[in-house]
Order: sequence, then C-alpha cells, then structure tokens
Amino acid sequence: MTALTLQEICKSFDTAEGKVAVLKSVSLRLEMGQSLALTGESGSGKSTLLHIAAGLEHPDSGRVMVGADDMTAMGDSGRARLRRGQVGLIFQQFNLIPSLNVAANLGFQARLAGVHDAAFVTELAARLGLDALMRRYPEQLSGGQQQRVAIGRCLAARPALVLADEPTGNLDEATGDQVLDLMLRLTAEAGAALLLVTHSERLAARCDTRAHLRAGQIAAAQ
Ligand SMILES: Nc1ncnc2c1ncn2[C@@H]1O[C@H](COP(=O)(O)OP(=O)(O)OP(=O)(O)O)[C@@H](O)[C@H]1O
Repeated sequence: MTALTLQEICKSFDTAEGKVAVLKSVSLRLEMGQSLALTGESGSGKSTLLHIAAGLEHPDSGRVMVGADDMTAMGDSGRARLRRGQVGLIFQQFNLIPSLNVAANLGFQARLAGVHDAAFVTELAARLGLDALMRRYPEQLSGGQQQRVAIGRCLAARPALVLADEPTGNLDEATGDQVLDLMLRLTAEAGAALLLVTHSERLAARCDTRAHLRAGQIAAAQ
C-alpha cells in the first residue's frame, strides 16, 4: 500500500527578487514499510516538499495523498486531523516540550492522537535506550538522547508515515549514525514509511530508495 503520493507538486514563493519557482511538478511515491531519502543542495526545496507532504504548507498546484486520503482536498481541520492520526514529524531541532519529562514527552503525541498505550511507550523507551532517563527533562539530556525521545514520541502515536527533516543534523557523526539506525529499524518494524530529508549522501545510502531535487525537479531516483 502507498503511504505517500505526491503528484505534480508546484510551489513558488514571492521574494524581494520576484517570484521564485521552487518546486516544478514534483512527483513521488512512497510505499508502506519503505524508506526514501530526499537529497538536494541547500535551497533546492527539500524542506518545502516535506512541509507540503505534512500539510503544513499548501502547494500552488498538484495533489498530496496520505494513504488513500487526498490532503489537498481537505480544509485546515481535516488536514490537522489527518496529520495527528497518520503522520509523524521529526525535525533537526528535536522540538521536545521543555516543561514535560521524558515519559510525558514520549506519550504526548499518542495522547493527542487518542492512541496512548503505556506498555508500547515503555517498550519504545527500552528500544531507544531511554528507560533510565524517563524522569529527566529535555534540558538534562544530550542532543542524541533528545532526538531519541523525539523519535519515540513520533512512533508512540503509530504513524503510517514518518517525515524527518535532517533529523541527525545537530548530532555528531557517530551519534547521528546510531540515531538514524534506530529510526530506520523502528519505523521499518512498525511497517511505517519514512521520508528522510538529508544533505548526506552517506545517510541517504542507508534508505531503500532515493530522490534528488535539482532545479525544482526530481533529478534522479533509484
Ligand atoms: N516562506 C518562504 N518565502 C520565500 N521563500 C522561501 C520560503 N520558504 C522557502 N523559501 C525559499 O525556497 C527555496 C527552498 O527552500 P527549502 O528550505 O525548501 O530548501 P532546502 O532544500 O530544504 O534547503 P536546506 O538544505 O538549506 O535546508 C529557498 O530558496 C528558500 O529561500
């Protein structure tokens, strides 16, 4: 089953220099259980495409399907509901809630989605090596630990589609590799699809398939 379908996505921005076409008819498909690395130079539109896939940004034209649901045909509240229920987001800046401890951060997304399962959170925490840190607050964690919490928080809500934007960009190479390993393994085990935005050819090579953005289009997909 297809987790994400992007059909002929176009997006321009108005800038001081005039209208800039960032995405010029970009199409992509991502199957359940598969990982896809989206690479491209800085400014090539990777984050814009990820935000459009998440329904956080509107394309000028084209269609975004999450599973069988046409996100582009929905209003804001429908999109928010679909995102809450089906889509997990992981960013470079971890985005944990500073006033909540690790245990509460881990359960946060699942509670919002109405699918909180304490046993599953405990299992994820163990898989992510977080079981000894459950009562700590984000500021008391290393970057790698914080990103493992963000991954756990995302997966605890059982998303069908995980969208990750440079998730290891703030981590040193060894820590980043460990975090990416966990993310790839746990999303695959969950049967979820993963779209990974990365600058790194090395990290991209770890994914099942790849797409490269150049001049607003997919230049190569393997
Ligand atoms: N809200 C906006 N208004 C105007 N221009 C924007 C806006 N958002 C993005 N852009 C422009 O769109 C282009 C693509 O940006 P985007 O952040 O998607 O690139 P990226 O490939 O993710 O870059 P990086 O690898 O540096 O994060 C850039 O030229 C950027 O300046």
